[in-house]
Amino acid sequence: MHARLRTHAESIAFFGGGAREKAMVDSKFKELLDHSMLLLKKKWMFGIFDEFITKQLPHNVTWGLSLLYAMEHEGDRALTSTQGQLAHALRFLASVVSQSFLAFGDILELNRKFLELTGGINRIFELEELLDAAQNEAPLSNTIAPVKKDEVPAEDMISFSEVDIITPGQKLLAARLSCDIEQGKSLLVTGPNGSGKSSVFRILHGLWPIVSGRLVKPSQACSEDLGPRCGAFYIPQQPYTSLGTLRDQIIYPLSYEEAQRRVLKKFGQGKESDAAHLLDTHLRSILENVRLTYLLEREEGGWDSNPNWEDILSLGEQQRLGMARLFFHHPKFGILDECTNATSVDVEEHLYRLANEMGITVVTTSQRPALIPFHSTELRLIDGEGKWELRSIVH
Ligand SMILES: Nc1ncnc2c1ncn2[C@@H]1O[C@H](COP(=O)(O)OP(=O)(O)OP(=O)(O)O)[C@@H](O)[C@H]1O
Repeated sequence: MHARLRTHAESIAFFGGGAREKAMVDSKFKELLDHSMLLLKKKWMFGIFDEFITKQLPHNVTWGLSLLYAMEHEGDRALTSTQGQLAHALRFLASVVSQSFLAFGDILELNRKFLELTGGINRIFELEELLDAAQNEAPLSNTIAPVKKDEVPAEDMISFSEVDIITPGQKLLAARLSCDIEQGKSLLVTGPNGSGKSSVFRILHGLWPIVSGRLVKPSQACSEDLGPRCGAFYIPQQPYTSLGTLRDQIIYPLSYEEAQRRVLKKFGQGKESDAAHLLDTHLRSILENVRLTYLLEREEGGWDSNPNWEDILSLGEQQRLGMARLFFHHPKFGILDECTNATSVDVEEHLYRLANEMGITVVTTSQRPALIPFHSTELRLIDGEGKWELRSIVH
């Protein structure tokens, strides 16, 4: 799970899935803790049993045998005393030898246990340090991030005003970028590979800091408390399927309960007991829209099927699932980073037409000319060294 999070860190950040991933990690951690407790209890029981078998039983058996031997030869006192002495000597020797071996084994075991303990303590210290650092740096928020002075919240527009797009390695990709995206006027971002198209989105999402200029953008939090539509929803270049059911894939980063509340709000006055049914009906219509309904029949368990989606879905299917997420969250702005480039052209056009019909203004990076008609303006990053140009798309 840890390796998975590291691999998909940027995609998760784009989806705003931090809180959801934290909840999943917490629940897995609790499972692990419960399992460890069970293991400890079993080990403890086994320890008692082992102690009895290896330490107490040999003594008792030796004692028992010696006693039986002594009782059998009760009549012959002279012989019994001789043999009793012999038995006593043997038992003593056996006891000394077995005790010596056990003690030696204990010393070796002690060293191994000590090494294990040291390693464990070190890791706990490292974990504590990292947790402290993470908590001090930035709260993993399912709350709304505080507004920075160069980032201004707005409901219905995105606006870059003289923003430098600079990588963490201090490479200037676009100098003093100025560009307004109003609702209903979609933007296509184009340019050669490495020119900085995704980086514009990283700055827009706040993954990279704004060094200069001013950025106006809508809220990107996807909490169900903020109403049925969020301001902006990002779909990264790298598709990301979370751990969980088919339903979880579409409602990500919301949890099942949050999604139910969202759907109740969206469709008005439903009873709480209807929420699950309402949600599944809504999700089915979305799945139909992205042409993935066959997954419900194909995967055993339907909505509750829980395979490793990354392994069983093709890239195009994962991308269509990403678009299903967009349609479920129904944002005002959909920020789409080449997230349909593995789907066929007709499906891609269908998805963009749907987004248009739903009133989602898209900001897209794409190399496909077929998508040009779905946009009003083109931002071209010319050389990845600072130059850019803006042009209107004439339909
Ligand atoms: N975390 C990072 N640190 C430093 N440089 C980075 C980082 N991420 C990307 N870059 C660099 O920034 C430049 C722009 O990258 P970006 O991903 O925005 O390109 P792009 O135009 O989206 O490319 P493509 O068309 O291949 O998707 C590239 O030269 C890339 O190597």
